[in-house]
Amino acid sequence: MDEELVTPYWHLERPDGARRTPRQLSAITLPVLRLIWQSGRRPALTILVLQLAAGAATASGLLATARVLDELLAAGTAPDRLLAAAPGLALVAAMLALRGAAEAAVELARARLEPALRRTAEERLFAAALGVQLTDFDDADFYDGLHRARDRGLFHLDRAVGNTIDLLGATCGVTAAVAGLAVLHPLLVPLLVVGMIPEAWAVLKAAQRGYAGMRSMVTLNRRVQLLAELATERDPAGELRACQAEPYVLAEYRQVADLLKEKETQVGLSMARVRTAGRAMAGLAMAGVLAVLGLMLHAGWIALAAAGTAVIAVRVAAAALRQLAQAANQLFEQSLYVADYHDFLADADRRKRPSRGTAAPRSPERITLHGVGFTYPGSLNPALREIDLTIHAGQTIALVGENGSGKTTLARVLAGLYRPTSGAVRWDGLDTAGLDPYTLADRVVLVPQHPVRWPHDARTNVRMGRHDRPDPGDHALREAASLAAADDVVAGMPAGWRTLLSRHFRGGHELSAGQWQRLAVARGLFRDGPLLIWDEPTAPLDAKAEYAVYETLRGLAGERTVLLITHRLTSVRHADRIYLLHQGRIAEEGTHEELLALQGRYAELYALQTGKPARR
Ligand SMILES: Nc1ncnc2c1ncn2[C@@H]1O[C@H](COP(=O)(O)OP(=O)(O)OP(=O)(O)O)[C@@H](O)[C@H]1O
Repeated sequence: MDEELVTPYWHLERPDGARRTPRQLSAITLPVLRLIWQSGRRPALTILVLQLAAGAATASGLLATARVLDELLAAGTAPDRLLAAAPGLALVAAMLALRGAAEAAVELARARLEPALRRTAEERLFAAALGVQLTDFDDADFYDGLHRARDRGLFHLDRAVGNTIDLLGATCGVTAAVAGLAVLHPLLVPLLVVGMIPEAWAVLKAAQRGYAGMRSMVTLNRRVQLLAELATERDPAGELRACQAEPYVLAEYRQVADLLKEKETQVGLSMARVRTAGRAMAGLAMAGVLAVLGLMLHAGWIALAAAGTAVIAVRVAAAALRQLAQAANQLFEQSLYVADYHDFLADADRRKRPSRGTAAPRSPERITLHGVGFTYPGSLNPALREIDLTIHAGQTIALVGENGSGKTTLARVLAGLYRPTSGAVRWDGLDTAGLDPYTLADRVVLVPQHPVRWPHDARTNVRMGRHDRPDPGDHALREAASLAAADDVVAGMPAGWRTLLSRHFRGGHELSAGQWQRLAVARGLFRDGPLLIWDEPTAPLDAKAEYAVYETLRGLAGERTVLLITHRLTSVRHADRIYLLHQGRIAEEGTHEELLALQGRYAELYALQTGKPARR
């Protein structure tokens, strides 16, 4: 186990083995700034102007302070000096007020900008994920990238925005202090820069250590996340208890969490040491700056008032620098995740489904597969090999075969969800590779083996089959429900069609597996289309519901082309043609009677299921 945690099989390193290194601050902030700009130009511009105004107020305030000190330290009586300093004092107060107001206004603009940015970033991610091909979800690298972008990229992007704004504000603050010092005496600027070096060194060093530590903990964090899902999600909760696996999960958590705790402590301590050293050196540097100031004063290079203001300016600069350091530090830490987000968008863009091509025939007369093969991404063995078959409009075709023989894969290839990796699928002679995938999908109804349980009401669950289908009075909805024996299910729900079907929300209602399946069948019937693909539609149904579904399917014979996948061979007796798949190939084909007469695998499976000897 320990070894597995060091190099576990599920640790998805980048395939090329490339490791990220901390990026330049500009490389981190520029994409974030671009996103800020695209999410809300007005609040972005407002923030920029306000930060500049706050910086200008700081610089002006410093110069006004120098004037005040000058007047206060001049010869004359105290009331006279105070009177002379009054306009300067008023200016200092005004600049302080202006800076405060600008900072408060930045907060307001941020309150507008941050939700807008979150929305933009999320929409881009969702649109990118929805725009790729189905096979991309079978590609471990893509899937991992998507989850990193969704779970951590978005989260850290949100924080990176706040830090980028803080960084901008702090940069304006430091620049203002430096500008103020340059006006007071040009020599003060290099003095301040030298004084800042220890703090800057500590920031970079701590960020590097934090970054390296974070990288080494990615695997452990991922493992904890998986365990958290096992321990807290509803789906595994039942089986976990039935298997009495609670102690196993906790023991595994402790093992991983102890390692993580150790590593986190090591990294935290190492960063704290660097920061402490940085702070100590910064204190010494500050003492050095003050000493040099004293010497300059002693040598008469600088007036007392200017020296006093320089001390204030150095303190202002140090405070701004600390803020800058903190923001930069966090940005370095967030850079990996923000880069993950942007990398995912770029990857998804490359994988985008083409949206052009010839429109698919509205109702294909003939679907043919020529030497079709399909291999899942990253898989060594093809799931389908050399498949040749022809389906004519109105036929009912059945796919049968053992688990893993390739039935679902073939159904997905036929539905246009997977592109064959060899051979071709043709609709009325047109290669589907050249057809517009959206019009192709429009002609297909797919009731999958594990239908989606939409966390919506029952009506939406059925209407989702074709959400934009006009259905005044819900006539088609009710008809589909009745044909799928789902009307009984709806009648038994507390709020009928309006019942929310999700226990994740208060007032939500849960259905049994068979009840969900009936809704899924109704969804397929509501969708309607010339090619119906049913992948094990009746597996969780009771005998009555199964009978109703098969009656409905028989009723559709002739009007629609039906492809039926099932393990219940008694249900496929009426099919026009049956294909038995074995290890991705068509092993036998024919009508029920022809296949029984063949005395091969089909006949054997049929005999096993019916308990009758394999004879005609
Ligand atoms: N997403 C995937 N990635 C990689 N390999 C897959 C994936 N899905 C299925 N396979 C492999 O492809 C082969 C065919 O699987 P498929 O799901 O098509 O079989 P099936 O006949 O529908 O099985 P079942 O009767 O159990 O539903 C199997 O060997 C399986 O391991």
